[in-house]
Amino acid sequence: MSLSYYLGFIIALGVCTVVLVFYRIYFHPLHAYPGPRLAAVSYLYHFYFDMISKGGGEIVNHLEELHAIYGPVVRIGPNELHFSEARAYMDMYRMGTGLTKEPWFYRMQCMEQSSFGFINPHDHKTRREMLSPLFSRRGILQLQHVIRDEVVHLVTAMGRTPEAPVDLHFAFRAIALEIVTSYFFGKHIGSLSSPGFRHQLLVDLQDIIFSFWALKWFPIMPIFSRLPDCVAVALNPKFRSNLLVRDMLAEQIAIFLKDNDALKQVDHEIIYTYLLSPQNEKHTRPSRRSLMDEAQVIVQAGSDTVGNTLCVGLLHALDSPHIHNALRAELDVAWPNTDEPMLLQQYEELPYLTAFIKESLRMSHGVLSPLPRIVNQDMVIGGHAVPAGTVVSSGSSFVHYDGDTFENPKSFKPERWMSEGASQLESSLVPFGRGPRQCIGMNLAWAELYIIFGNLFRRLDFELYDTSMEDFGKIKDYFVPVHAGRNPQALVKPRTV
Ligand code: HEM
Repeated sequence: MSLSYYLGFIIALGVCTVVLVFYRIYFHPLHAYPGPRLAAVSYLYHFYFDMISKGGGEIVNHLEELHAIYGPVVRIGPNELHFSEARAYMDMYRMGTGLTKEPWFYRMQCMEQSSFGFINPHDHKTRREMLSPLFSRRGILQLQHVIRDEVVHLVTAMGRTPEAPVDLHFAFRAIALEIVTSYFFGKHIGSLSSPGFRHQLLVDLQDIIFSFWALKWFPIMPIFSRLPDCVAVALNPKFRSNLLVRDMLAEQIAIFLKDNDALKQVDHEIIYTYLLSPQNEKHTRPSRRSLMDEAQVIVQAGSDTVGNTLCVGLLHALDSPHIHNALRAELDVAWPNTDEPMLLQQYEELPYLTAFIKESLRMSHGVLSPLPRIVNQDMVIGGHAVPAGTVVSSGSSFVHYDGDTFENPKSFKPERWMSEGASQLESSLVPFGRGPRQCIGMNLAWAELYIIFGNLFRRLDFELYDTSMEDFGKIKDYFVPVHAGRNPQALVKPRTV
């Protein structure tokens, strides 16, 4: 082809780019919203803070700076707005708005046919109905012994070597992982008996989390998941243990699909009890692919979130002796004889432990990333008119650190949940999101936090080891919050009281 052809092509591309830039700045329906010009013009602005600035994971930290400059609503992409006020959060995520998940963001994980991944509200609602018995409070009360048994393993393993520090990051990811796999699948991964709780899957997951934004900006997962396993592992050895878990889940699904009676051999009801035998004529058996997607979502969604909340709560308690003492005092009275199991309903009656868990959830944020939704018809969000087709979001950390709601929002104060007027704070506690896409695992997470924290404070002595709150303070956004410093550690021994 001739040089003039290439030249013509480059000129045409240049003209189109100029027109697009001009349109996005002056004529786009969002043109009047404040924000950096570069963000209005190109998605590369967001890409830079996800992938490059300070090594990546910086968008939420940067959004704090943008809101300080531009106010409560900022245009953070050519077609995207972020809101910082709690009232805007409620407008977006409450029931009945008709807002749907933004497909590009949610498809990156390749778990499209799951409760988490379905975009279509009907498919999503059907799946949630099918899963709900196991996630309901009733289901959890019936199966609380499954959680309790795993927690006994954790406490024994943590107190076994008082002279060697325990890596709290791995210990708490291990317990959350084992509870999820035993509760939903009747299976164990074995992470509680791995030396130092450093099961290879957890070690790999801690590294793989940093690929999160790469999957969004370079959607390679669909190709990667079709490669033969040996090629995928050769490209990234960190995927090896992920693939082993996938195979374990796939093998179990294959057995149950072949023989429904095999379910009777599992000790208790698991997700396939409900997914493979729909209780309602409107529900149909999910495909093998959809069962796989659901299984993977449950394993992933249930481990890092709970593990992180446990780390944040325990570190704050150990950093503030009055909090630690108050928890112990309350538990010592409520649970004098630790040879007798304490029931979930008994933990739930403890006011200080309950307040402590709420504060741990507030300060750990759950999912840190603002969760993008598409506005399907013109609407008002936080007092601002937003046109149909816009992508909108608000991060939970903005609600949790709102100084108008929470006095001294960055200090860890369980007492705030027990003070007069505390009931008004409840609506601003949003670690599990809100509305139709609120976390389905919320009841289970609460049950885990009660039983695990209750056991840790009643049965173990802790001393922080080579860990400071500053180390732990800085967070990065990789969908879930990632603490930038070294993993926190503690010396742990059994309590003698
Ligand atoms: C402290 C613990 C937890 C926190 C803070 C948390 C937070 C969240 C949040 C914010 C969402 C909404 C995500 C979005 O809209 O993109 C979510 C969804 C979800 N979570 Fe959790 N989660 C926790 C524990 C769990 C557990 C234990 C499970 C159990 C397996 C679980 C399973 C799920 C599932 C399946 C979804 C998708 C729900 C849907 O879209 O209908 N989560 N979680």
